[in-house]
Amino acid sequence: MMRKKIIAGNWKMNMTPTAAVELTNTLKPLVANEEVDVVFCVPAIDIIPVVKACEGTNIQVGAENMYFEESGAYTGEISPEMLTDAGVKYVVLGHSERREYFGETNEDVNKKVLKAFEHNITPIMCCGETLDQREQGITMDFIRQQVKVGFLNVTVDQAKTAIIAYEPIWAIGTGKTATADQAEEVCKGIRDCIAEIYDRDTAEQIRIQYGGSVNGKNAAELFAQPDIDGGLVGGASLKEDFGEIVHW
Ligand SMILES: O=C(CO)COP(=O)(O)O
Repeated sequence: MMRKKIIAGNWKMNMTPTAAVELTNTLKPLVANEEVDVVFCVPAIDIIPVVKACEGTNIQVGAENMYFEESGAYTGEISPEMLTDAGVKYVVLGHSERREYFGETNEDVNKKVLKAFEHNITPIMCCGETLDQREQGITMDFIRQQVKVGFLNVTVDQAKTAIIAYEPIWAIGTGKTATADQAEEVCKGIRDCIAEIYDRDTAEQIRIQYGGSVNGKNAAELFAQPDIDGGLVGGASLKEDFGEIVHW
């Protein structure tokens, strides 16, 4: 099964709308590669100007979060329809920073995943263990729980189009990348988990990214692994380095 690679930048809480357009214009020529899916996941306030700046390019725009209700009295939240109306195609859900600082649970993530599918937004569902969990030998147990709860009631056809990002927490923003073997082992474990929930065909279609200190130098080795279908990139997505990653 040849899965198209998907390279997504996660800008996190960086870039004013003005800076976002400048960065997009700088990166546009550097990320032109029709052989992969290129996504910029940007802060909510940057979505509209970045979508406009990406017109006529291969870049698709994603959000970094989304609420699971349609509309109403949820001060400060962003609805799925707001995102689709603005031109969003992907949404990062359950990032470890949202789990850690904003108390998102696997159940919240599941509600968001279901709601994203309902609105034809492709979820990039994040999972990943802490250093403690890795040292205790419970990495795969923890991640299987995140994936199983995150995908509750997701249909088989929806699951085939989903993206899962494996991001070991100890590798995020630390410059400490998982080795290609470590990353492959968990991404394969996630694929096997999807095969258990659904079937082998679905597992072969779903795309699984690695995230955590990906840069222009280590991307090639990571993306050469059979179960790694691209990357979710933080720091390096804010620089010209992102162009190198897209052309690993
Ligand atoms: O959290 C990440 C992407 O979502 C990874 O961040 P870094 O690439 O900065 O380690």
